Amino acid sequence: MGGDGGREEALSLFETKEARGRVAYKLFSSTIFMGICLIWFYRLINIPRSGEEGRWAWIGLFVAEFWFGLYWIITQSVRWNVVYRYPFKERLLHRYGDKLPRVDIFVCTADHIMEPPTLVINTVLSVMSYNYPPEKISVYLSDDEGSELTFYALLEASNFSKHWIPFCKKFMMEPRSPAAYFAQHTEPHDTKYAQEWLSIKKLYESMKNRIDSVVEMGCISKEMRDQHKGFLEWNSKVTKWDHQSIVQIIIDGRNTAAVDNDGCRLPTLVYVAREKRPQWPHNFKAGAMNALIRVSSEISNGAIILNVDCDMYSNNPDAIQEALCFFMDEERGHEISYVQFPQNFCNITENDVYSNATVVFNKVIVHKHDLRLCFFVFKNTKLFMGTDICFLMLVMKIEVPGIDGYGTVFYLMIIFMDLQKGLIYGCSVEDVITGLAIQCRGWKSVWYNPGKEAFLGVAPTTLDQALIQYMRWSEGMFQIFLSKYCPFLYGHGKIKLAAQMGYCVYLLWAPISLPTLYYVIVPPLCLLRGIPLFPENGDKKRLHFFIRQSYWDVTNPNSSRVGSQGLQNSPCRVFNVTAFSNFESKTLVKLKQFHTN
Ligand SMILES: O=c1ccn([C@@H]2O[C@H](COP(=O)(O)OP(=O)(O)O[C@H]3O[C@H](CO)[C@@H](O)[C@H](O)[C@H]3O)[C@@H](O)[C@H]2O)c(=O)[nH]1
Ligand SMILES: [Mn+2]
Repeated sequence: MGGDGGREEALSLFETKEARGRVAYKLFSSTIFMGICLIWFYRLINIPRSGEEGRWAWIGLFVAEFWFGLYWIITQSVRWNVVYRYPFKERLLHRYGDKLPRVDIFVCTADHIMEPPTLVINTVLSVMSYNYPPEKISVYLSDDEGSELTFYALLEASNFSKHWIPFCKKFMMEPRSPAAYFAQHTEPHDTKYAQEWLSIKKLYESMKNRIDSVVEMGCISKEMRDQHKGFLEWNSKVTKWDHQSIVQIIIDGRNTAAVDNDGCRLPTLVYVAREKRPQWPHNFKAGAMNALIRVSSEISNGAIILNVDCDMYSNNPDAIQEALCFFMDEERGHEISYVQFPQNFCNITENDVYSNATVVFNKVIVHKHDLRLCFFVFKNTKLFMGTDICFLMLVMKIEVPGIDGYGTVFYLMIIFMDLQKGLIYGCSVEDVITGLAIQCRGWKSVWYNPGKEAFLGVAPTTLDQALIQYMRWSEGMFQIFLSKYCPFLYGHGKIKLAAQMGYCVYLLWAPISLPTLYYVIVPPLCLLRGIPLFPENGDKKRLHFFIRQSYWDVTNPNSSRVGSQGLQNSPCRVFNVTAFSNFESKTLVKLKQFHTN
């Protein structure tokens, strides 16, 4: 290799590729834009005069179409220059091998009924067994309920991890959530492997049964309590809303005696229930995350943070390495503050009736601007700390080798001054607002959607769950649009106009429901009363063509790039009233014929 050393150094740790067919897409969308203008024009010049029937329905339709068209224009900001990222983890390992930074992994849970402890520990086990030096990983479970049941489950998981981690690494098996693994794989044929496989499976199942029965009982027996001093924290006064802070280091990775069954070091594992008092706002996940940032800085102080929800297990054991390629790239790494992976789900049904798969958002929209902050890997814990600047500088220099130390510290100081509070409170989508705030401070971010999904979560499976989920998201995002964080105001002069518009694709999700409702209610009523709202075939055929084309796109803002997949899976599927509008114009013709006969 010798002579190649210099060249190897010059190679970037990640590559950015432009999507193919961009020119074709631009041409295509220009024709759609013309179509939209024609629709607007058609509506405006054909408004029935005052006194004529259908005047208000017609004006309402113009407003609805105007709004659809505007929204379509906003979505173009994220479709014109789509790019894809490709990290090179082999280069990372070759270059940084034993100098990789420490990573703190935050897992959040809040309710042992909605998020059963077995689900939580499966996520914890999956992130404990990353292909990454275990002594450099620290996993923090934030339990906002402060439940001893979850604490008990975590103790069980820590014992099981001593078998599970070496098993995963020995046989290079995936995924590393035991529940997901055993659900996907049957007993192997190889006898030696099969033996180990069966014994691990038995261990897992007996652990799961123990946890499930404790959860069912709702309390911890005296014998179990006596096994760990941590249970002393739970006295009769501890409730979900009112308790002191509880921090228990279950595995201390700093201790060289903390090893698995193969004698390899174990990752640090910490249980955290932040203090909660009824009179203090707890700020939901953002509050939990900020508490974790403080706690972790005292224990492991990793340079990188990875955050997952407790129902999102890691599906790719190399995800940390891949994310690090972005942070540690010599040329651009210093300006990247977070890497975000898409939210994918493991329980999507064939028809995905609640549109959980968000294929278009993941595959197209967010690729353009690296927008949303959801499962993120922050560069440097100290971004959010309120103390100890010197310590902060020191940590950076040691922890992120290869990146220009001086420049990095300089960046951190600025961020430190600005974002003292950490994740931003007061909004149910704290990730979006915090991501925007970080970008507006000059940082870049990366949206990375690897071929193999990096994290898999649990999507809502019933209508009420789905409605609550979408309502919370759309409400939270619209709230941002109406607040001082509106990207057009807050981001003005700080991020590009296209990026501001890109955020609004999300933030204007809720209000688009109004024209949609109008569109599904008023035209059928007009249809019944024989009021024409759409041009007929015949002399206006050309215009009709444009209108139909454009309607298709206007009413499906997410589908044009990914075709039918988009139609099926778009989170904005509610806009899909195309079939309806085409149906209506044809039916109207028939209905009119019927009337005239
Ligand atoms: O008081 C709380 C409430 C929630 N959580 C945790 O926060 C996570 C997300 O909450 P959830 O109710 O599951 O919200 P979702 O809408 O499913 O979460 C999505 O949307 C959120 C807001 O955009 C993001 O923070 C999440 O990462 C993303 O998965 C879960 O792990 C919860 O346990 C807490 O820690 N404390
Ligand atoms: Mn969730």
